[in-house]
Amino acid sequence: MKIEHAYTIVTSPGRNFVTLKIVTDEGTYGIGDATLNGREMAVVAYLEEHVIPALIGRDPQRIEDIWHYLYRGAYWRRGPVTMSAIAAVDMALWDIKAKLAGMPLYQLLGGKSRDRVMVYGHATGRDIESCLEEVARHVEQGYKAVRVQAGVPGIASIYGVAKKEGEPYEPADADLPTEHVWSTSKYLNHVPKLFAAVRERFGDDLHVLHDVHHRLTPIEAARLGKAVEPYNLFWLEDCVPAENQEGFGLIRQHTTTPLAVGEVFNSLFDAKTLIENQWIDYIRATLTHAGGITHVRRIADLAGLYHVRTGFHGPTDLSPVCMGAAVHFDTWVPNFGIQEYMPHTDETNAVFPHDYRFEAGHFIVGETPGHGVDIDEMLAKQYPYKRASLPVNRLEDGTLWHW
Ligand SMILES: O=C(O)[C@H](O)[C@@H](O)[C@H](O)[C@H](O)CO
Ligand SMILES: [Mg+2]
Repeated sequence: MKIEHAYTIVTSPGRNFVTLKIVTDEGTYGIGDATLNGREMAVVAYLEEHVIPALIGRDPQRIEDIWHYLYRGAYWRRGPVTMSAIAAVDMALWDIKAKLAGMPLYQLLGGKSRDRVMVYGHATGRDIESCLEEVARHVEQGYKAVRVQAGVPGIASIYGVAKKEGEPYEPADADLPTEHVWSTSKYLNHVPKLFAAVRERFGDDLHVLHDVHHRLTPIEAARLGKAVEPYNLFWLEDCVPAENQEGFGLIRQHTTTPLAVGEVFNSLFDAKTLIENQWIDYIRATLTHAGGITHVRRIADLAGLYHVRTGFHGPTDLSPVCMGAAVHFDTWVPNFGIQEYMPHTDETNAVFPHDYRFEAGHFIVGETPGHGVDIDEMLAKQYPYKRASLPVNRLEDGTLWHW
């Protein structure tokens, strides 16, 4: 069996997605998600120019060999563009292998470790009250876990809060980056009040999460972790930029609030020190940005040695292809923690028909051979690409800060 052809499909049903389709000479095909929010066309160029030509004629069943051909063979290893391209190939090849085996992907990975996969939704609001209404809506929908992000008085636009009430939050909101203004002190003074209000209204059993989105220094993160300890968060996410993994050691000395990190990681080496020192509790690197199933499986196995659980990134800027493959992975992986779930729009779901389903706060994996997601290429053509950039962030004095 050989790879006969492969191509990228760029479609934008409300936001940009990049899908790689690999077709074998026997007609079986697989698809992978190659979406890198705000850098989509960089991954398309990498795939079209440097990856796809080298795939033609190869045996699609040799997933491990192809993975190393694209990783070690790249010479210029790692990085989000390279690893998203490799991930898309890997996801498509696992899709093919599972189809050839006539089984859903989770069976190929080792079978079910659980019957359902707990997810967390996003409750956001411009102020605490409107945020609590969103939390209530999620609880009514059956969510057992909710991420809570609210506006901060004195900060005009903040991460995680939709521009208009009730609209889904989409960060890539302009052709070129919009500029946000940030105040750590206003944020740190306000956020504990948000969680006090959540616990007051919803009690102790609801799993509550929060995303700091890389904006604090380690000592500020330690202060925040301590301040929210009474509210027993499920996790505090991305509290500091994680290039300097050692920074998390300082946070850990001061707080028992569980820490999650890694949605911007693209290889095991981004997380190795964090995991081996048990400086984090959840690793967020997901299939599309961290080299696919072949590599993320290794990250999860290392994490499992150190009591670290998975908590895959799952925003609307990863396509249902990534979500579908992630639900299979989540169903199998022994050290599963939680799965992020921002529901895609109806338009997106029509382009990417899939068999995973949401039920009472959990995902239920499908039984279709493969990862259970397809792409309607005719429909995809109706949504042309339109550049969209993630914002940048400045402090009140103009300093370019972390977004
Ligand atoms: O926790 C999350 O879901 C993430 O932080 C997202 O909101 C990112 O900002 C987005 O995926 C960037 O494209
Ligand atoms: Mg995040």
